[in-house]
Amino acid sequence: MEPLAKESCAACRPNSPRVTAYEIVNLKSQIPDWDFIEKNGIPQLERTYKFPDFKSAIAFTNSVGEAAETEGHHPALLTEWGKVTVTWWTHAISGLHRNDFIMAAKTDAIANQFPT
Ligand SMILES: C[C@H](O)[C@H](O)[C@H]1CNC2=NC(N)=NC(=O)C2=N1
Repeated sequence: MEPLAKESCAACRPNSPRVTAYEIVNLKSQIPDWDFIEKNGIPQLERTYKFPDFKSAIAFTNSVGEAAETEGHHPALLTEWGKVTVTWWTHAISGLHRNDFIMAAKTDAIANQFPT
């Protein structure tokens, strides 16, 4: 199967499917370092990446932003000195879509290009 990070996001509409519990088991195995969280009743994927300084943290943030613009799917990003917290969910369905797992995998691939 094609790795998640190489997939592209599908256009998302309010009737787009949420991932099923069955799909989540397989998808999660490809993004083992992400946490499932819930904010305001909305399930989300979240991971905090560590960096040696602010400069690399903001550069990583901008790279994730560029990937988001390319795919038309956008994260919440919190940039701090030495760390960036990335949160993915699908606004259109107030939940998790396959797109969120694709973007989490892409975010991991971007992080691999930065010093830790
Ligand atoms: C019209 C536009 O593509 C939509 O509003 C997109 C933009 N980026 C998005 N990003 C995320 N994370 N969820 C969405 O539902 C979403 N919708």
